[in-house]
Amino acid sequence: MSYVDDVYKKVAEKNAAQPEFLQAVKEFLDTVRPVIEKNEEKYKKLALLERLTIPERIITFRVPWVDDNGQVQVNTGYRVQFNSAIGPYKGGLRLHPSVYLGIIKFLGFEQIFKNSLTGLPIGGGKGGSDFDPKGKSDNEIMRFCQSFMSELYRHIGADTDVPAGDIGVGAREIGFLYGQYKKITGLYEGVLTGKGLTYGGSLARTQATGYGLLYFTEELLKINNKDIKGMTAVVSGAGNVAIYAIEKAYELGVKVLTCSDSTGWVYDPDGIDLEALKEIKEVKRARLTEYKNYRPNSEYHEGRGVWTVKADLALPCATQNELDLEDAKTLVANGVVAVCEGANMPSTLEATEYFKEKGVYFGPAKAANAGGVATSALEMSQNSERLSWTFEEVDSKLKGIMVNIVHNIDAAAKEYGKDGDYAAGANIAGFLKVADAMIAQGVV
Ligand SMILES: NC(=O)C1=CN([C@@H]2O[C@H](COP(=O)(O)OP(=O)(O)OC[C@H]3O[C@@H](n4cnc5c(N)ncnc54)[C@H](O)[C@@H]3O)[C@@H](O)[C@H]2O)C=CC1
Ligand SMILES: O=C(O)CCC(=O)C(=O)O
Repeated sequence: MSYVDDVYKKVAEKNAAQPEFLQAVKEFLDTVRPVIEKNEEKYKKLALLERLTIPERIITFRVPWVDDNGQVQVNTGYRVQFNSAIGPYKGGLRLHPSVYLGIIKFLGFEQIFKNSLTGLPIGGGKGGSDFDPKGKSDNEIMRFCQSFMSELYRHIGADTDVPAGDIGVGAREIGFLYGQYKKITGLYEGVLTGKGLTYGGSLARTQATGYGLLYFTEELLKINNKDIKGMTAVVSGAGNVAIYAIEKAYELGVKVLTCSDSTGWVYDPDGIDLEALKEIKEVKRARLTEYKNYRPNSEYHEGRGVWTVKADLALPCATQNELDLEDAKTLVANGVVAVCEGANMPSTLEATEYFKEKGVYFGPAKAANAGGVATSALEMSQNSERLSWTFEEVDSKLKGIMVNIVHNIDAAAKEYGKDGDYAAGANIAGFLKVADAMIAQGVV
């Protein structure tokens, strides 16, 4: 059995109850196979893949908090510090009832290579809790965040581990978490990113993941001699990533036809009304059922279905495994040109394979959505030098990073005989830098 297969077998045995983690590891190992095979003896002797697939540290903790009725509630908190070979652990916190260790491990594993692709000095980590923010009051959110940070604070720091937002964690939650960290430690430091602009946040971080996704998509099309201007897009999700992907799509001349949340989806033949969407989701924190009140011509459907709408571009921006083989077949039958992932691992392995087979340009999450964490690293730089850069400065750095990622993953794919396989290119380019750093640092 080859080294890669042997490692996967062991990982699968040890993590049988964590399907999302196994999916991420399988996708990674299958695509870096040519690199490993070139140096198999060396990597095997160093147990490099074994080390890479086991987190450096997993922290699990109790999060008790009191709800508005005086009832004590208890959740589980996690921080997976996966790999610090190229910098302090960096990655978001997810608050969603589906969170368990396997979700945080898959996200942390992906984050290692994503962060490497940004070209910035950040290692991979991720955290979160099975707390459900839906329907909670601001005070309940605050009490939860304070309790969560009362344990997490001892494991993080501006130069060790710097969490940020993810699903269910935005500016409000980062504010509460930061306040508690400061109260306990007395430190005013860049320990979190995605902070408010009045206390150390970076301009353009809110927009960064969505904008970055579109910069990436534009460049991916460009290197394949296609112009994004005038294209149509289907987008899933209606959160931070989806909203700012839609905003940048319009700026680049793309018409966006759909968006979705966890209960339903909207089709607007005239193009999604961004101001209405922002008001519903960012201000009212309401359901997409409200969208029809703003746009009587639109359709609202329960359940899932954005991938049934014909468009040139598909941009999944909601959650993992939201686009399966059937969806991929429908998109291809409808003539989709490119699929670029704003969410983490939104396409199943079968869907990804199908896109590759059919020659659809596929931008994998760890490359396409790296703009968020890249801008978080820019926030860390600004915090270190106690300065704030202008929106234009941050945005132009973000664009440069996304354009570079496209060229680097394209080159890596070509070098290993996988021309046009950007998923392979992303894993290979991300892996090489981390592997070199791990080897240089000895057996740790
Ligand atoms: N916020 C960031 O900077 C980054 C986020 N991501 C990824 O992007 C995705 C979205 O994250 P955010 O926009 O930050 O979160 P968010 O909490 O702002 O929004 C998530 C959106 O997805 C929808 N959603 C969640 N589960 C769903 C489901 N099962 N079906 C349909 N819609 C569903 C929610 O209703 C919500 O509108 C996640 O996969 C996250 O890991 C990736 C890179 C950076
Ligand atoms: O900005 C960050 O540090 C985290 C972003 C994130 O969680 C992600 O890239 O999935």
